[in-house]
Amino acid sequence: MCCIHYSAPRECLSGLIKSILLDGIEAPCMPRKRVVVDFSSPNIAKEMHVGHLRSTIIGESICRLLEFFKHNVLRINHVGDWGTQFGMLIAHLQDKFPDYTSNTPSISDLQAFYKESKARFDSEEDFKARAYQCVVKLQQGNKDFINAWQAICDVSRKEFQVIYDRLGVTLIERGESFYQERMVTIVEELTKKNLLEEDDGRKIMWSSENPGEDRGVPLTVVKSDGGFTYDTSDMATIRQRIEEEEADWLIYVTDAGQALHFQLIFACAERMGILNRDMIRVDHVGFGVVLGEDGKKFKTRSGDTVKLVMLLDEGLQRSMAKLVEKGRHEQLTPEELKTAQEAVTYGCIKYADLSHNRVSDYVFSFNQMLDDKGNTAVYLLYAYTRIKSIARNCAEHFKTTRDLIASTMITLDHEKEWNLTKVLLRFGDVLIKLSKDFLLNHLCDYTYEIATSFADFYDKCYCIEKNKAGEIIKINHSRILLTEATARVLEKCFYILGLNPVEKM
Ligand SMILES: NC(=[NH2+])NCCC[C@H](N)C(=O)O
Repeated sequence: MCCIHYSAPRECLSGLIKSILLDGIEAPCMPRKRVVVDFSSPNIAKEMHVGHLRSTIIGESICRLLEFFKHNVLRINHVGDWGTQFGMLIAHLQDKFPDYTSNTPSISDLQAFYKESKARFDSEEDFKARAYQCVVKLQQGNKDFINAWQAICDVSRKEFQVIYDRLGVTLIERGESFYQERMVTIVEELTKKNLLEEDDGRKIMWSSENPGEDRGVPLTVVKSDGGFTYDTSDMATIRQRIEEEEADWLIYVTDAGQALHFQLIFACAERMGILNRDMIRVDHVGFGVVLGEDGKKFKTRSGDTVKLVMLLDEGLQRSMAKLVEKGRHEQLTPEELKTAQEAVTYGCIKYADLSHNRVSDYVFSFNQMLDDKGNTAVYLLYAYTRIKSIARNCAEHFKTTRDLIASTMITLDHEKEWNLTKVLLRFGDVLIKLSKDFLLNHLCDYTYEIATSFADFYDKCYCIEKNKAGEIIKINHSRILLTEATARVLEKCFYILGLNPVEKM
């Protein structure tokens, strides 16, 4: 279904529906690009919070979309694994787990460990001094300190991986530490090009040349203690991704609060001559804050940040309760029930996020996302199972083999058949728009429109006629094929949105 158009005459459209079934669905043709997508990117030893969850969900969908367009995508997890906080973490590790080189430290709660070391850093002078020495030794690449740092990163890494596995997200970890050498080079070159200015011991860079005009805020490239910053590492990511990864498209998925940071980074990278926006596309894909049902920043009752694992567990419990309420546990096998539970939980969390305009803040509400009416993942998952059950019902009478597809004339005489077809064939246009603005809520709306148009169609158009005994007496082959094509388009939408379709629920 490459490059189709839905304004074609009806006969043509029925041919296009057939081609969905015979050739599968492909994205519209587009020049192939090498894209680096930087998403998720939590910070080691700090909590991975709902903001990172948003970045993870949105980033994964963007990658799936771009891969569907056959772009060559590199998925990067730019974890915060470098910086002065590691000094105090290492110093604390040395005290609490002196045998860390031979035994993996059993830090069950890294956030608590972080808090402890921070408290010591703020109150014990000796400790503070030692923490500073640890940073220096770490940055010099001292083996012992690198080992300690690795041990700490490993604890976080395992925690992050649990979340990624549960959500079906894949990415490659390449944290800030990876850029250490490259940051040194960036600073050397900026110095050579005379682009750095001294400011109170810091080295800063402005994004525009003209000192006369209002230049906004500058980047801090080197701190007064000689250390690098978040700005320095992002200048290095731009260059590394363009020069070493040969990317021609860079995407950064973070909260909207970092929009200015990326504007400055892109402008400074152009000024430095490592980025040419006529050749390379750069996007900062920003998103709003996650709010609780009380409209305030999403927190637990006690005011702590919500642990993601606990959030996912709560989702599992609640969706199981819903399934049981509907009596599904009596109809499904234990495996089917578990598959449904996971599809509902993770599907709902992702869909609730994606179906809101990403730029706005959004209210996290299990009640709303687990509702089976309206534009929710549950509604869509049920719609899909219904469609699949139609095919299952007549499986003995009618097999959708290639021969049958080829020999069946798909008639689109009924208004509802026609309407559904037009919706299905809009898929390519929806994707093209998405590749420009990454507003995945439009894909959600579109998916919902497929489900509702299908419900309208199914309501008015018999696919199967049964006699009083419940035996099938007549099958409308054309409509079954249209049903099957609907399932295929829905599956693609689900895939991009990260929903796992289930046959029974
Ligand atoms: N290249 C980047 N700056 N990627 C995003 C990093 C996000 C950062 N670690 C945070 O928690 O906000």
